Amino acid sequence: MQGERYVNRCFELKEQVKMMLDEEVDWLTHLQLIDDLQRLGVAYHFQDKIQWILSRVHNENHKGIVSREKDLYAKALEFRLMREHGFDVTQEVFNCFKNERGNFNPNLCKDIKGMLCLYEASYLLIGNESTMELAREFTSKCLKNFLDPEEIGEQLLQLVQHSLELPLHWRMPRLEARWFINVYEKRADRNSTLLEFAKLDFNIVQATHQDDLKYASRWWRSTCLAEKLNFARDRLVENFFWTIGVNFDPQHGYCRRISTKVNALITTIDDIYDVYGTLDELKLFTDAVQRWDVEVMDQLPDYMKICYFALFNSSNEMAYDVMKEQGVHIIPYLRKAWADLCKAYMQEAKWYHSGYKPTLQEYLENAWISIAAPVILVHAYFLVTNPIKKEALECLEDRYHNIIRCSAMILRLADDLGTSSDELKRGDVPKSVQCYMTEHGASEEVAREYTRCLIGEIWKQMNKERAADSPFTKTFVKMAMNLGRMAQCMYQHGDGHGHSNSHTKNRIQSLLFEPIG
Ligand SMILES: CC1(C)[C@@H]2CC[C@@]1(C)[C@@H](OP(=O)([O-])OP(=O)([O-])[O-])C2
Ligand SMILES: [Mg+2]
Ligand SMILES: [Mg+2]
Ligand SMILES: [Mg+2]
Ligand SMILES: [Mg+2]
Ligand SMILES: [Mg+2]
Repeated sequence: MQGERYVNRCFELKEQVKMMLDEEVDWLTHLQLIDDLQRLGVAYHFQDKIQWILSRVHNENHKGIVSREKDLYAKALEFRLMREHGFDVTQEVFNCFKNERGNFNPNLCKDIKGMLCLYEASYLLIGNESTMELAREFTSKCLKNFLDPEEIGEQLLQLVQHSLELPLHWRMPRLEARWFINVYEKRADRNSTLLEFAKLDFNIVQATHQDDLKYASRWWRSTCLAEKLNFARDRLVENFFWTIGVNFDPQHGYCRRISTKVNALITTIDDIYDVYGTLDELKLFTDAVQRWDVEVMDQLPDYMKICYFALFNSSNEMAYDVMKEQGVHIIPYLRKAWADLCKAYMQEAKWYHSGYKPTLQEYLENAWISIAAPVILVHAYFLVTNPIKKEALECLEDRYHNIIRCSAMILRLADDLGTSSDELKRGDVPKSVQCYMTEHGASEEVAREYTRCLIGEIWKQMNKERAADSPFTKTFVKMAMNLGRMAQCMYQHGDGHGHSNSHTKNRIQSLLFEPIG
């Protein structure tokens, strides 16, 4: 009864929020409401209406956002929301805030709200946009000078510190929602209907996530892989947590359940190559995955047999579901993804055992595959897409689409920043940080700073890929970007997956097990 009462109340509140979106208000008020809905984690209920409002604002202001000439906050908010939703808007809209030397007017620094909004907008840049680069530099410097609550107030200071730690565009959406609900609750201009709706929806969605986790946990226990391969990481909850970062939408529970299986298998197989298998055994496993045939299991050592069988069965089961639903045969795509992954693992194992130190370029050309993002995203595509499009399948046939490569590179670089110190101590192939150090004779800190800058560069390419035409659905493209965000979340404070540090534990606790009061 309790659950039903909550669901009914949530439905009532959703209707009231829908009416708020239907009100005829000033376009800036509409954009602020859309931004609040997104940050509160409830925008997924109103996607079509949000798109319609933004397209109307965009058409009215298509002359380069001419209205509100000098309102930096309004222009930066519109710029960010338009880019987030795929509308064309140029960096030139900010020219009116620059002086004759082409720099942003220093007196803008006093407008902290506008500065913060421009800072967030600057992370939507798509490649060589000098004004957006300048904006990021200018606003970062300015905001760091105003970290005094006396001057800007506690609430704005909290928002500024949060953004300087990690910009909104790079944050894991579900975690951002949990944090922002608390911030919104303290806002003087908060809308009580919206606040109640956000809290109730968060708790209802959390309950669906718990069902997904129960399903995945039951599967993981039934495989007995944790016992039989006890050298491998046993991280079912963390493997599930990754799927919340990629897509928390309650309608995609099936995707989270199967993606958790995929993550658990990747984690186990990664440890077979990184921690346990001899080179000869790894060669056998690599060939067996390439052959994709239960008959080849006889050649494998026992510990590999059970893992290979689990991989084979769960992949075929997923492919069966897609065949049943859509009549599409996806085994060739799953098999290719797993075979590419194991080949990349094999390359790393050969480098490690021979003591060869690859250049950074050589390493990354292999490591964006070995981080398993293509496996994760190829599965995710089939788990959320119906109908599956022929053009998309062609993208998965020989080389992977750039949006997958960008997501994979961000995951790889963030993972190396978080895990390579322990991996090197335990014995593993040199990772991006170490490759840079060897190649350039650089210190670890310089190499880490370079790696962080590289993540920023890849985000520009990813923003560009997202804006370009693609054979994939918006949902899938968002998931590819979210995988990069989830990586930066998981490794923000070290190895959140391998060691499940207190940050990860607290985040999992707040997202999966603690309802909002
Ligand atoms: C889900 C993953 C991102 C994928 C499997 C477990 C991970 C957390 C990571 O594990 P790691 O050992 O750091 O990978 P690698 O560095 O050996 O490629 C690779
Ligand atoms: Mg274990
Ligand atoms: Mg590893
Ligand atoms: Mg590895
Ligand atoms: Mg390895
Ligand atoms: Mg690693």
